[in-house]
Amino acid sequence: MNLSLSLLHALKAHGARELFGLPGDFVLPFFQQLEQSQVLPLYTLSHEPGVGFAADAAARFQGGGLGVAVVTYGAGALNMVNAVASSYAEKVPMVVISGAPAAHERRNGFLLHHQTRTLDSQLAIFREITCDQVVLNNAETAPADIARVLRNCQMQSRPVYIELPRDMVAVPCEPVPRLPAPAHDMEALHACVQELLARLARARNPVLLVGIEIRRFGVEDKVARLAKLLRVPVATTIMGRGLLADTDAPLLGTYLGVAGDPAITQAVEESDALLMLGVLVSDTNFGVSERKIDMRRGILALDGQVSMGYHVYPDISLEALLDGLLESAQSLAPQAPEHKTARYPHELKADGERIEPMDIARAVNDLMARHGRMPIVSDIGDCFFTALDIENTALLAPGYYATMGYGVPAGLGLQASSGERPIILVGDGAFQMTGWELGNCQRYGWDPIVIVFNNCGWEMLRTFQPTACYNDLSDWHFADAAPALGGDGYRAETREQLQQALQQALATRGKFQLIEAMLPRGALSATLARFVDGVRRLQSQ
Ligand SMILES: Cc1ncc(Cc2c([C@H](C)O)sc(CCOP(=O)(O)OP(=O)(O)O)c2C)c(N)n1
Ligand SMILES: [Mg+2]
Repeated sequence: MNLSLSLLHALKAHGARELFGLPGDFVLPFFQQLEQSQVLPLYTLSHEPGVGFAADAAARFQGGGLGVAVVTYGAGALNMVNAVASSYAEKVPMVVISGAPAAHERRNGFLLHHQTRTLDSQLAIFREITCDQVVLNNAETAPADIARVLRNCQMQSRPVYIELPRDMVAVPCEPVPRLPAPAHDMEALHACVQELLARLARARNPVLLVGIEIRRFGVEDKVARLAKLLRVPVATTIMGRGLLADTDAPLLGTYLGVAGDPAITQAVEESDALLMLGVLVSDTNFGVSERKIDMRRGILALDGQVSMGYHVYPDISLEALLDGLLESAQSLAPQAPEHKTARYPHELKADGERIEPMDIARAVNDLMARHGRMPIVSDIGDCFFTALDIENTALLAPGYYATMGYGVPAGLGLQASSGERPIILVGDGAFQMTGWELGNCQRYGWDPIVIVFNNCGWEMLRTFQPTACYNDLSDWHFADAAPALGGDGYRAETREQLQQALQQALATRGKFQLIEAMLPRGALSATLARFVDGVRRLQSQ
């Protein structure tokens, strides 16, 4: 077996289902191995940010899987830094594989093409946005190095970086072993579980708040079982929107502080034992809290440790904690909390009125009510806040790192990896960045339904700078461009046209469907408007 095959089989054994990539001369030998070996399917996209976002989405959607992005050295890998930084921030297990110069090229005395300051600058840059790195320049140590890096990728649920010199791809190499997860200190785990349950039992209103790690580590079902066993209400963070959608957990809905349902805000912020599982303590999750949440009174299981009060229990994985709690937990209430199913807007009035963001939420909710839930992939902009008014279904969005450009390539990554047809929500500004990746659908038969929120502007920025003219964009007529890229385009000026376009798009398979929903300048979703008011109010205090 050669080094490439050892690496590819290891990726597959660790949960990778496919590779996303964009070749270049430093990685061509590896691409040749990929194509010849067929160990994993390879999908190429048109720009490295899209490659990174697609790999991110494949990893996110498959809770517990791995996303893999394969790029060339320098211009390729450095072009993907923002996407990898987003995966790091949002705890996504992605493997970055970059081609690199061969050993003899490093010694020939020339400055090499694609090189920046030094030949090791790229490795230094990726050290900042990955949890482990390896340069595969030694076939003897490669199996153990790859095993370590892939285990860290999964254990920490963060990206890792593998640099592959082009003269190493065909070197004989042993298979990569599968390292076991580190053993737990069972006494410490028992003490942690007992203290945690005692805190919940003493509390008047314990509440469970769940975040992204419960999807990353594939433990949503265990969380749902725990919530039912304990009989405590559950809310998700804004980043955790869509979690538990396929379970019967007593879900209150999404906690949005001043911008959300007051009953959920009150339950979370007044809880005297807030159990936070896999929750990032970020400004997007807690920045608009009505009342400041005293994290010391809470219990936080995140990043492989559990903290409560002034106690920290290190080296306790989320799954080990849940297994321990499920073994010992008793119900904390005489009966299950009322499973207040959150109400989402439905019944779009399909008339000649102009479209507002909430109309898009209604139209999508009506479509899912009739035809079943579909995964939603959202970019950043008001489309993300509108997504919060869509039924609780799988939602992929960089809600914390908040990079634009995610929506379209991530939707392609989701469909490539899972075969499911996504609905992609994207603003006109973000579509200008990576929307053109839709041109790759025809090669692979992908057929997402894309709704472009076309308000001809950077509307979210206008909420911060209402008088600025630089937020005004021109009308790009995206729907007209769709056929040239191999899809169908619909320009919807009214609510009736929006409904008709969605029905037609749903009925058409085998090519992407782009619905350009024309929104008036200044039209904001109610959720974004409440967020902006909340932030302003909190900042004025
Ligand atoms: C890659 C990138 N560049 C810039 C930004 C800043 C930014 C926003 C966030 C605040 O950082 S929201 C926004 C405008 C988005 O415009 P559009 O996609 O049309 O959506 P909408 O009109 O609904 O706002 C920008 C430029 C960003 N988040 N990501
Ligand atoms: Mg816009």
